[in-house]
Amino acid sequence: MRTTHVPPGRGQDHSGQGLDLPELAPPRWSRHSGTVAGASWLRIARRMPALVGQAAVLAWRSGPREVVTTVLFNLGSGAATAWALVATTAVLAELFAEVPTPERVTTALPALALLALALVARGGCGALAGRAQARLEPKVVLAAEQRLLRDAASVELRAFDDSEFHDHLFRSRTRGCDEAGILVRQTTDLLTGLVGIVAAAGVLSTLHPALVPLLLLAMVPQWWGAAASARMRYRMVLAFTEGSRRKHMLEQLLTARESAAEVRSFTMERRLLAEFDRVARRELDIHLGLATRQSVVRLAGAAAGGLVTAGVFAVLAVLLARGVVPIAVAGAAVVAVRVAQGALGNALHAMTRVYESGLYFSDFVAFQREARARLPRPGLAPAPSGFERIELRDVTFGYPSGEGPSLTDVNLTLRRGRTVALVGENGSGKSTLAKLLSGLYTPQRGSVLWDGTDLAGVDGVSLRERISVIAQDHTHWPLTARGNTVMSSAECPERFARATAAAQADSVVAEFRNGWETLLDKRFAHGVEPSGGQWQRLAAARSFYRGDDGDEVPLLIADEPTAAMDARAEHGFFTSVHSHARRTGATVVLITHRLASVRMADHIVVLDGGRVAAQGSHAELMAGNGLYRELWELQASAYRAPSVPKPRTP
Ligand SMILES: Nc1ncnc2c1ncn2[C@@H]1O[C@H](COP(=O)(O)OP(=O)(O)OP(=O)(O)O)[C@@H](O)[C@H]1O
Repeated sequence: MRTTHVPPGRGQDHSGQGLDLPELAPPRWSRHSGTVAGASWLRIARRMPALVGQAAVLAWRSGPREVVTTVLFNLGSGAATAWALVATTAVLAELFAEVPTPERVTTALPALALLALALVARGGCGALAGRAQARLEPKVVLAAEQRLLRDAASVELRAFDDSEFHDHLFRSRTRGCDEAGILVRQTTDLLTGLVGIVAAAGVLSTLHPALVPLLLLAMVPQWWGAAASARMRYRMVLAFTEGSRRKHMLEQLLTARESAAEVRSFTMERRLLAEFDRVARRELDIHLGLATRQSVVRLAGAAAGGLVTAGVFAVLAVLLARGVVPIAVAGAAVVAVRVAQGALGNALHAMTRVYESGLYFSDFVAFQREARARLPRPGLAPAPSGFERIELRDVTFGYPSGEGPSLTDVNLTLRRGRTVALVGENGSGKSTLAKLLSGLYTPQRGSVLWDGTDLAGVDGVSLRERISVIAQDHTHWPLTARGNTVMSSAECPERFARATAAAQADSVVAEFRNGWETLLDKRFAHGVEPSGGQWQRLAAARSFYRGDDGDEVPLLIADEPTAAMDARAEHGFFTSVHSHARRTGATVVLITHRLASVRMADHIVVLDGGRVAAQGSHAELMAGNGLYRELWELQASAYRAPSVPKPRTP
């Protein structure tokens, strides 16, 4: 089979099935996966053992007892099938013997009893193998899910800025894990079928050797039909991954609590539904087209298979007519052919499903490979426990999906125990700088150093354990108020009381019926929903509380920590931040657009277009005639002047 490569372009579909959604560019990985989907039979056959091997490893790790039981009972079932066929031949031989009828029946009775016993044994083995198999599958799925979640949680944050990673993760999450279970089930079904075929073919070959190859030939067209239709379906899923993700996101927007209010405020219902309709219709069209093409292929395979089977029976009739085989053997051959056909049919079905599941499972394997490549470097030294000085030397950083660098040649020094404010206009790079200081990203050029130790060379987890962050878009954890404060730190009542008082979160929680044990998620019974400002106080408490080895951490980073707070709470927060820095000796990095609060900082850094435009104390920056002074005057005048001065044009 030919492998076609269509050059990627916006909205173009590599598989020829037409994604036809212009805003969704085909992902880069799809070209590789397209090659997989368009592989020749030879290549598929070569891939099979590896896939089955991987499934076997996964199965063995998930439930070794079930694997052994399945294999043993399947072999038992095959042996019972052979035994039943031999008994059938014996029964027919007795029944067609040239003696009076009552005598024939009597002499056939022992063989009949053996036949019944063999059938019972086969049924019993099949049932026990099925039980073991049914127990194995959920274990395999669980193991795959655990693996996936572990991988997703371990990769570097940078991976989540990459659409390629999201596509792999999505396909692995939506189909890969379940397909791991199906792959294992179908592999055992394949084994069952093959054992049945070997048993039937063995008996058949003793009846007449020509029957076996004829029988196998009968199955080839059928198998081709099923395998080709499986491959069609896989290619469709592959081509529509981006569309499925889009559909999933729209479903989320229409059904999630977080977006429910805004969907209504902006009367987005119609627009979202129309968008969903457009994507879903495209998917439906592809599905319908696929169903027709699959039916045609399957029908062609089944028709050809039927013709060849008829040929097998014709050959048997000729052998009987010429007296090559006696009537009893011909009768037994018909039974054996039917048994072998059944087993072969099951095996072929399982084989095509193994192939199809194998393709999906390869997504799971590819994701594992991708996640491994994105893991932080192993064996790094733990981060220093603290610092006297944090230095940024010639730091340049751009997001993987960004257009250009978000920070360029940044040089800064932050001293222990001081409060540093980052100011600048929207998009100037403040949050990005905070993320580099938080150890969430590492710069492409330059370095971030704690007392001369380059953070790129230290273990990220141990580093982040020493840093406390209030993110601009902090998470509303569906945990209790206590859980939202303590997070992953150890419980320490004294520090808890101090942190919650400093953040004024204690007064928020005092209003909840269950106090600190109140669940902060309205989607669950007795859950409550704090207001935006109340959430920010809890986030502040979380950052004050964060501790490493029982002490508060040496670096606290707060990105727009008071945007939703009222004036009193905001003032209280900034006062607490300064006393926290004084008491613990921690360095505090503050990002805020409220310049009145910035004034209290020991050091102010002004960012403009990803570069440090100026730095110094409030007085020093006001003495200059730069961006800081302009922004300050704009804000200050809003409080005192009857008219607002016009901002200078840049
Ligand atoms: N995850 C991301 N992927 C790609 N680009 C990003 C990402 N986050 C930020 N950027 C880009 O980096 C630049 C700096 O953004 P950043 O969030 O650091 O600005 P900021 O100064 O904090 O802005 P604001 O005051 O609006 O919060 C912007 O051009 C933004 O588009």
